[in-house]
Amino acid sequence: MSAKTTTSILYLDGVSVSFDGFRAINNLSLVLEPGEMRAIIGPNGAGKTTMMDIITGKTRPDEGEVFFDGRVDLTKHDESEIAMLGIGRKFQKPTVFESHTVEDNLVLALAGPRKAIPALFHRQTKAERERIDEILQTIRLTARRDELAAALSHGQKQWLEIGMLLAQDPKLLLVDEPVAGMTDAETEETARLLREIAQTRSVIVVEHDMQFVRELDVKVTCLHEGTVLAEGSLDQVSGDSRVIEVYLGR
Ligand SMILES: Nc1ncnc2c1ncn2[C@@H]1O[C@H](COP(=O)(O)OP(=O)(O)OP(=O)(O)O)[C@@H](O)[C@H]1O
Repeated sequence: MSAKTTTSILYLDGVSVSFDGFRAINNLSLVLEPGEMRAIIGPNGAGKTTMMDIITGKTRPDEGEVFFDGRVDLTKHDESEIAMLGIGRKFQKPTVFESHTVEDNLVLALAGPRKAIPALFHRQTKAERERIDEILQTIRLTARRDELAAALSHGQKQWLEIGMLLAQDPKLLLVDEPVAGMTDAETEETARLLREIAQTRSVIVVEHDMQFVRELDVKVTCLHEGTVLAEGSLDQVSGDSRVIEVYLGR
C-alpha cells in the first residue's frame, strides 16, 4: 500500500481480473481524490462495468490493490459491507418503487433495507423531514413528492433513484449511464444535479454521451481493454489519436 492511499477516496493499482482466461481488467490503476467527480468513457467491453463491480465487491480482482477512503481494503469486504462503508451504486435501469409516492421512496431509502416497512408508518423526526426536503430539492422533485413514482418520466425516475442513494449518505457514488434514454433538457439538468452532488461527495460517472460528459466538465478517464488508455480533460482525451481510433472515431 503506497502513501497515496492515505489521501485518496479511491485507489486502484495494478488491478486485473480474468473470466475464463479472458482479461476483462488488465493492470488497471485509477486514483480518485475526495470531492472529485470523474467521468469514465470507453468502447463496449472496455471493462467499465467490471471496474464498478470490483469497487462494489461484486467481482473480486485476481491481482492488485483496491483501497477506499485511504485505509479500507475493499478486496476484503463483500457487497453489503461495501455499501455500508459508504459506496453507493446506481445501475442503468431505475429500480424505484413505482406504487409508492416519491416521498415514500425516499423514506424507505432513508430507513435502509431492514426498517423499510415500519418506516412508512412511524412519524418522521424533524431531522428526517429536513433530510427528505433537502434531497427532494437536489433531485428536482419537490413539487412531485406526493405523486406515485410510476407517474414520473424516465429521467425523473433516474433522479429519484439518485435521491434514494443520497439518503444512504455515501462518500462515493458510482453512476452507470445516467442519461441513457433522457431528453436533452433532462440530460443537461442531470449534469447540473451531479455537479451539485459532487460538492459534498466523490462521484464516478460512466457514460457514452459525450455532450453530457462535456457538460460535467470534469477529468475524464478512457478505458480500453481493461486498462487506462488516456486520462485528462475531455479535450485532451478526445484529441488523443488512440482514443479516436478505438472509441470516438467509430
Ligand atoms: N461475468 C463475466 N463472465 C465472463 N465475461 C465477462 C463477465 N463480465 C464481463 N465480461 C467480459 O469482460 C469484458 C468487459 O466487460 P464490461 O461489461 O466490463 O465492459 P463495459 O466497458 O462496461 O462495456 P459496455 O459499455 O458495453 O457496458 C467484456 O468482454 C465482457 O464480455
